[in-house]
Amino acid sequence: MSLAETKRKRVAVLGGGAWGTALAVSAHHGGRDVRLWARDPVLADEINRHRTNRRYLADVVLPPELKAFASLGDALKDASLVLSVVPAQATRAVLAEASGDLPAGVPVVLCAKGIERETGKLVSELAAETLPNTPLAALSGPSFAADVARGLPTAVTVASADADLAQDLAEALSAPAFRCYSTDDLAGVEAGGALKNVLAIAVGAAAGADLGASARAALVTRGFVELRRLGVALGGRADTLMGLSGLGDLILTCSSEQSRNFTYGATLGRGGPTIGLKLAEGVATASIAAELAKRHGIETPIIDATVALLAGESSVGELVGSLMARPVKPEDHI
Ligand SMILES: NC(=O)C1=CN([C@@H]2O[C@H](COP(=O)(O)OP(=O)(O)OC[C@H]3O[C@@H](n4cnc5c(N)ncnc54)[C@H](O)[C@@H]3O)[C@@H](O)[C@H]2O)C=CC1
Ligand SMILES: O=C(CO)COP(=O)(O)O
Repeated sequence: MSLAETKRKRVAVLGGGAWGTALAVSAHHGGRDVRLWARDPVLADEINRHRTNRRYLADVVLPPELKAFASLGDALKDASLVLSVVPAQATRAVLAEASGDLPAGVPVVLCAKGIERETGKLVSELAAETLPNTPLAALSGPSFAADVARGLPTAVTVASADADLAQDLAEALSAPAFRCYSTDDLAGVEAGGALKNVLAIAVGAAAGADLGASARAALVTRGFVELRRLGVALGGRADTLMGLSGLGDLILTCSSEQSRNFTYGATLGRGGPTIGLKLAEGVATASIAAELAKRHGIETPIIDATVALLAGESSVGELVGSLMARPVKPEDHI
């Protein structure tokens, strides 16, 4: 058994949604003892008794060793590694609630993809305020929960400002079908994961409005320029944004109806109702991303158009008209 295997044996996963459940399954396959926190006791009971999570991850049979708890204290007992997997906008409150039960010095890996709407903070920034003495990391990259839970091959990045910790956590979280790379560019990894969701809504809207494959490719490419510029302004490195959590996740999320953000955009593009759709983190992140871009003096026409679409201020047709009418200029990627 390697050092990473013995050092990070007990993993607590906070969040019994699709991604929390999938990461719990993967960590189990990687040889960890996993305790999953689901705030809803009915869900915890369903996982324990029926080995299913029908609400969030239907059609996946969960391993019998995976134990779910409705109490945070029970889930965090003896944890040597914690994954925070609730939505970005709920992370501050959940970490505050967990703080009393978090064993000292145990790292928390932040797995949500978003920017806090009220403050403009990345998830690691809000977590540092809530848990000032806890080592923090983020996990992000192209990875659909259903794929990971089914054991399909997936690669992600684990980031921490402390490169040794990032490597240690990447080793601990890697599993036969789940390959984790490591980096010390925490802001870059988080910005890539948060911003691709907004762009996936835009590309989904183009698909829903039947604008054609060429329009989708143009939106992905020019959207990536916005992602990279804003990601760098938020403290990330341009090369990180070319990687799994950035370009890689943008490609995945903009090309598959498995993506909830893409589906949300496609529904808007068709003029359908979005009520009742699954969590689409880009909805909460879009306006604060546009606001941050403005503060940093960065032009983000596609993100701005997404904000206008989400607010119901303009139709897809009107927004495409404005994007196409922008002044002709050199193609500048940097
Ligand atoms: N589903 C996926 O394929 C992936 C999701 N992610 C990210 O993981 C995060 C979580 O997403 P999912 O698990 O897919 O969402 P989900 O909607 O399937 O589940 C969210 C979970 O968080 C819980 N929750 C919501 N608000 C809460 C609160 N205030 N307090 C406590 N628990 C709360 C819900 O009860 C549910 O168990 C998101 O930021 C998402 O972008 C990242 C990679 C892949
Ligand atoms: O982040 C994801 C894949 O990497 C999941 O995307 P959605 O949240 O759009 O489903």
